[in-house]
Amino acid sequence: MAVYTKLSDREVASFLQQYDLGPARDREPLSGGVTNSNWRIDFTGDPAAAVLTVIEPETGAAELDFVFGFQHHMAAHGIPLAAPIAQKSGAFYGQLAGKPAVLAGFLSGDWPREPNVAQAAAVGTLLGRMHLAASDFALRRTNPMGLPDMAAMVRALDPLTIETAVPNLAADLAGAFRETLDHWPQGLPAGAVHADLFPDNVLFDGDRISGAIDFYYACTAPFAADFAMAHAAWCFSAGESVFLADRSHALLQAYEAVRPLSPTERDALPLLARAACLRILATRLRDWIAPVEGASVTAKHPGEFAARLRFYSTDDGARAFAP
Ligand SMILES: Nc1ncnc2c1ncn2[C@@H]1O[C@H](COP(=O)(O)OP(=O)(O)O)[C@@H](O)[C@H]1O
Ligand SMILES: N[C@@H](CCOP(=O)(O)O)C(=O)O
Repeated sequence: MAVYTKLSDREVASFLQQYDLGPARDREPLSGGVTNSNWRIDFTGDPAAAVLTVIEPETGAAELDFVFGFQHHMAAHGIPLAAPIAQKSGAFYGQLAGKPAVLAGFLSGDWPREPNVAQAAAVGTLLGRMHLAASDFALRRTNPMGLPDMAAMVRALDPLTIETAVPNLAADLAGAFRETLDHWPQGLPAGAVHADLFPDNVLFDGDRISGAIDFYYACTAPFAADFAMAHAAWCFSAGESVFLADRSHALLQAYEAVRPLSPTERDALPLLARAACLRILATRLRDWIAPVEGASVTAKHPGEFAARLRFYSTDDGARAFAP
């Protein structure tokens, strides 16, 4: 579970008074996730349940306007997601314990621990539709997890602790960051993207998506980089990180049925996938090596993404994106 901020019942009750929802019947911390603090709140009326999120990384008002504006824009285009519930004032967030706090609809279903091919295809379609829908969303946000910042995050870690967390990784990391930064493709089609569409951020009822969650890393970035992040997240077995060609094929085909990739985007995908692995490696290494004291959180192991980074440097990795 991830809970960094401890809340009293009194604080939550007073926060909920800003909504037209009546009092809470129950509050349970939600397991999963490593970034924010989340609780399920049960009500006696309608809706029966909602998710309360306290946003933990420092996020300015303009960035929050981007995140909630993006979610509403996507919902208006028929993208299934957990929409933020408006307060009586019309605002989409308030403050709890001095941090931005949001109430969102509770989605049915669960996230897939080992996605099947139909679920990978459903995510490909979802991502293609999100990228098309982004074309008329005007707000912009700089990527809060940009590669130069991720490189600095890793540089701040002791190489010996990296070696203990993931053997044989530390020596490759600096070169991998340099290579992706030096060859970062310019001029790719870009717009507002989710940027963190992992299996644990998409809830399913069977093979049908009930909704996407966790839009807090959404930003303006190349669509191909967002596709590459989803590829790195969905196309490997959990734990062992063995590449799964059938999932990859399903994701790519379904995406391209909605939004075909240009040859330039396709050529960039191996490098963008390595960059995606480096972004995930950076925060997972930081959270593994220096966990936040007093927090209830199950850190995600960085080793999975070291394996995926290596895969995208091989010929098989390049072939994964062939038409
Ligand atoms: N709107 C929602 N409906 C149902 N479950 C949710 C919802 N939002 C979050 N969850 C559950 O809480 C977990 C953690 O939420 P998440 O947004 O991924 O946290 P974090 O921001 O820390 O990544 C998810 O894996 C999911 O199981
Ligand atoms: N999805 C990434 C980074 C953030 O994790 P999240 O639990 O906040 O989505 C990862 O898996 O490391």
